Order: sequence, then C-alpha cells, then structure tokens
Amino acid sequence: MNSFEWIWQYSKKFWKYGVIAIILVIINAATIAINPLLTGKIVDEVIEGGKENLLVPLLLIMIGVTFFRTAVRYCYQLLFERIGQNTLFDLRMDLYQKLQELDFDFFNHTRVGDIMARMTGDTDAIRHFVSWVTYNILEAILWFVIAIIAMGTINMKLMLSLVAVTPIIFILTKKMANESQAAFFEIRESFSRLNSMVEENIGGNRVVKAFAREAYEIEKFNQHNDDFKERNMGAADISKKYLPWLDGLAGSLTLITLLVGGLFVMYGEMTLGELVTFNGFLWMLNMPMRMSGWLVNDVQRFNAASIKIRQMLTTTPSIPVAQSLDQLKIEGHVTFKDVSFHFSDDPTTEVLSHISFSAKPGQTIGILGETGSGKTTLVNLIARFYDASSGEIWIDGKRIEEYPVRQLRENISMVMQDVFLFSNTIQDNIAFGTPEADLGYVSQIAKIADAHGFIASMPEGYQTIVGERGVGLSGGQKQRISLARALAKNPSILILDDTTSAVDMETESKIQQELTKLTGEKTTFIIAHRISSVRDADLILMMSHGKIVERGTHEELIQQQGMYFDVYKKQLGLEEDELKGGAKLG
Ligand SMILES: Nc1ncnc2c1ncn2[C@@H]1O[C@H](COP(=O)(O)OP(=O)(O)OP(=O)(O)O)[C@@H](O)[C@H]1O
Repeated sequence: MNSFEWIWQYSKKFWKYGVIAIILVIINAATIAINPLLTGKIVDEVIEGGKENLLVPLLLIMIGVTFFRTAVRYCYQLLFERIGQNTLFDLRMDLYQKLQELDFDFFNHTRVGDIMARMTGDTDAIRHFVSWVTYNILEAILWFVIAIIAMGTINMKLMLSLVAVTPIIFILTKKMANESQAAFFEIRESFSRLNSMVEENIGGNRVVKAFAREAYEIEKFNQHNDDFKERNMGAADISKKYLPWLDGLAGSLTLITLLVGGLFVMYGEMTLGELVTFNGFLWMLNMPMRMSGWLVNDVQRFNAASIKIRQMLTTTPSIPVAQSLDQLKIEGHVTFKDVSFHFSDDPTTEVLSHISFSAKPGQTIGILGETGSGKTTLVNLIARFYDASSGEIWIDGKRIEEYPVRQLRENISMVMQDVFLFSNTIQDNIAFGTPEADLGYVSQIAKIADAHGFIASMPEGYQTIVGERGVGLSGGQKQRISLARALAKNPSILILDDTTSAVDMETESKIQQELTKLTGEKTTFIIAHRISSVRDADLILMMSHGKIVERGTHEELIQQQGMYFDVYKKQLGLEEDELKGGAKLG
C-alpha cells in the first residue's frame, strides 16, 4: 500500500464532504474562464466596437463572478480543512491506542522524542496534505485543463506553441520529486533526533544543573540544530536548482504569447480582443507550473511522515494484548519451572538462568541479591512484561501465556523501583487502578502505606496536584503513594520492587506491620536490599548473576552461613564471632 492508498483508508469515511468539496472546486474552476472572456469582450466590443453601454454591466458581472468564486473557494477550503482535521483526529487516536498496545521491548528501543515527532510533526504533515495539498493539486490540474481548452478554442496554433514547453516541466518536476524524496526523509530523521535531545535535556534538567553541564548541553543542541538546518538547506538546494527553471518556463509563456500572438494579430489570424482574452488565461497555465515544485515538496514531506507513522502503526508487540471483557480472579499460585531469560537485543547474555520456585496465595517471597542480579527482570516476567526465553511460568495451574495479558495484569499490582506519578491530584494517583474508589477508601489505603499523615498535612490534602513525575514530593513520599496505588487495586499478586528503599527503618517497620493485615490471601513478592524488609518472608530467594544461589527462610539462610548470612552480618554491623549461632540471633 502506498502513502496515498493508506491515507485514503482514513479519509474515505468523510467522502460526502469530499464530493461536495470537489464539486465546488469544479464550479470554481469552471467560472474561472468568465472574467478573461469578458475582458476580451470589453476590448472587442466596448473599446474597439464603441458599445460603451456594455461596459458597466460587464464590469458588474466580473465583480459578481469574483465574489462568487471567492465564496465558493472559501467553502471548499473549509470542507477540506474539516476532512483533514477529522482524518487527523482518527489517526492520532489510532497512534495513541497503538502506544498503549506496544510493549516494554518497543519502549526500550524507541526514543520518546521520536514518538513525539510522529504524534506531532508527522501528523501535521498529513493534515497539511489532506487539507491543503489535495485541493491545490486538483485546482492546478483543472486550471491547466480549462486553460488549454479555452486557449485552444480561441487559437489552436498559439495554444499548441505554449503547450510545447509542458513536457519539460513534467520532466523537471519528476526529477525534483526523485531527488527531494531522500532529503525529506533525512529532514524527518534529523527532526526526530533534535526532538529526542530536547526531551532528554528537559527530563534530565536537574542532572545537567547538578553537574553544571549546561555549556555541553548547548553545544550538543547546537550540533543537532545545525544538522537539522543543514538538511533543510539540502532540500532547499534541490528546490533552488529546479524552481528557477520552472518559474522561467512559466514566465516564457508570456513571451511566447506576446511574440506569436502579436504576429497573429498583425497578420489577422486573431483579433486584439482574442489576444487579450488568451493572455487572461495565461496565468491559469502559469500557476500550476509554478506551483508544481512546491507541491512536489509537500507531497514528499507527506510521504516521509506517512512512512514513519505507518511503521509505528504496523509494529506488532511481541506480547499481544488480546482484549477480553470477562472478569478473571486469579488466586495467586505462581510457579517458575526452569525459567531462563535474555533480552531480545542481546541473546548471548542470560539475565535469568534456570529459575525454579513456587509460591502459594498468602505467602510472601523475598528476593535479595546484588544489583543487576536479575530481581526486577524476574518479577517483570510474572506480569508478562516480557516472555521467558525458555522454561515455563504457571499461574493457578495454567501457563501464563494462556491468560489475556490485560486480565492477568488486573490481578497483579506492582510498585516499581522507578516511581512514576501522573501530574494529577494525589487522590487520582492512588485511585489510578481503581477509578471508582472514593476518598474514604483512598485514605484508608493511604494509612496502610503510611502516606495519610503527610498527605493530610498538605494544605489541599488529597486534592494536592503533584507535578510531572511527582515533582514536589520527597522520594519516600512518592514511594508511599505508589505503594498505596498498588494496594488500592486489591490484587491477588502484589509485587514490591525496592518499595521502601527511600523510607527510614521505623517507617518501613510500620508499613510492614500494616501490610501483613492486608496481604493475608495475596501472594506477595518483595524485592529488597535490606534484610529487615524480607526477614519475615515465607521464602527468601538469594540471587546472583541471574541465578538463585540460596533459598529458604531467614532462619534457614542464617544457618547456611552463605551469601545471605554475609549480607546480614554487614547490615547488622556485627562481628562474625558475635554472630556464632546465627540462627538464634536471626
Ligand atoms: N532493557 C534491557 N535491555 C538489556 N539489558 C537489560 C535491560 N534491563 C536490564 N538489563 C540487564 O539485566 C540485568 C538484570 O537487571 P535487573 O534490573 O533485573 O537487576 P536487579 O537485580 O533488579 O538490579 P537492581 O537491584 O539494581 O534493581 C542487568 O545486568 C541489566 O543490565
């Protein structure tokens, strides 16, 4: 499918507006011939024929025709704009829906700036094409055809001498289109890089300031800015090469008309009035020739934008998000059977290696291990953010792949390591997964997450609007709101990824006490670096380099005197001999 067929799929819904608009374009084009004809009549009959009484009526008709044509043009411009805006509306909707469908894999490999470029600049190029370029092409073709017919009727030989230059124009526009195609792709890519750079700079503005790297960032921006300018200049150079020729050829028509037409008048081949009328049609031939270069550029810009948008729309997520309206309640049995995992872009590095364990509803599984050992990746597999490369994951006696992804995730709540809050009220942030929750429920949950105290002390309480990503809150406050958000959903499987790392030990212990009241029937996974966060877990998995190297309860692991015991020792700040008989102390 080419770009035109593709956009037609979106615009054809509005075909009724399209038909009216095209009829209006035709009416407008058809009436275009009236004024030049009347001008010729004025010359022949009023000036040369002496019928002065005809002058005023003819001028009035010409003014009336001008008004009429302006009104008609205004109407079809509005209609084309409406088609363009409606097309854009549907397209943006499809893009946004696609964004919701795409998985971690896509976002790992696509820059935010690139996505933003598609959602804004590219969609606008599409709107410009539908709303403006289409009717300009239509007008150009109609004017050209009408001009040829009208001029041919007045004097065939003179018309043919003008039309002789059109094959050259056709060849030039075709060459220009071919050359500019690549240039517009490059502009589009450069714009995307510029966008990504700015987006990253804004997102990381605090880091830039903290490291006083403003000058470096400006330099980096300059390079991207310069690249974008150069690529635009490249496209402009192509235009500069062809547009003067196209303009020159269009201008040559006037010369040919005056020269050949003048001779024809002198030799009685045509009247002066006919020559004036003929000359009046000349701009209708000129204009499409002059416009052709610009229209070619617009079409190429549209083509580049449409290819980028279609690439995104046709991306299929590796984990399909099948829609299912059925409610599903998972109990929370989780079993990993010899699961290994590697990221798609690095098949040689096993991030998880032969993981096997089982968890029952009501149990808490603690996951500990050095940084980068695969803890987050392991829990990401439970929510099916990625699929295991080998082995099987079973939930409630069914393979995880058998559940529709959204249904599965409705039963899982995750507090992610990198807390993200929406720029919305605290109440709405907590109730993100449960929009029906009222303030009473939200505050009850916030109490469990030890967030109620600081929220209530804010002047606007639960109605306080937090900034983008939770700006205005401390790290620990954000973590507690994010914990409340996860708890509000009342999931069967609760995953806490380093959830209390930014709160003090006392707050952590308070949260843990409250949590035990709530997690009765849930399967809870707690990823932590502190022993205190997992010591009461039913099963603790100690991870290293993607493998489970130790497993058991706190007491069992202390007895083993292995890696877990070492961490315990360090965190307690005790000497080894003091810890002899660690199980007793544990
Ligand atoms: N999107 C990704 N693409 C490629 N490799 C990744 C990706 N995300 C993580 N990794 C790698 O996978 C390994 C495990 O990462 P993971 O986030 O699971 O570790 P972790 O144990 O949770 O670490 P931490 O305690 O620091 O949060 C790391 O070596 C990391 O570099």
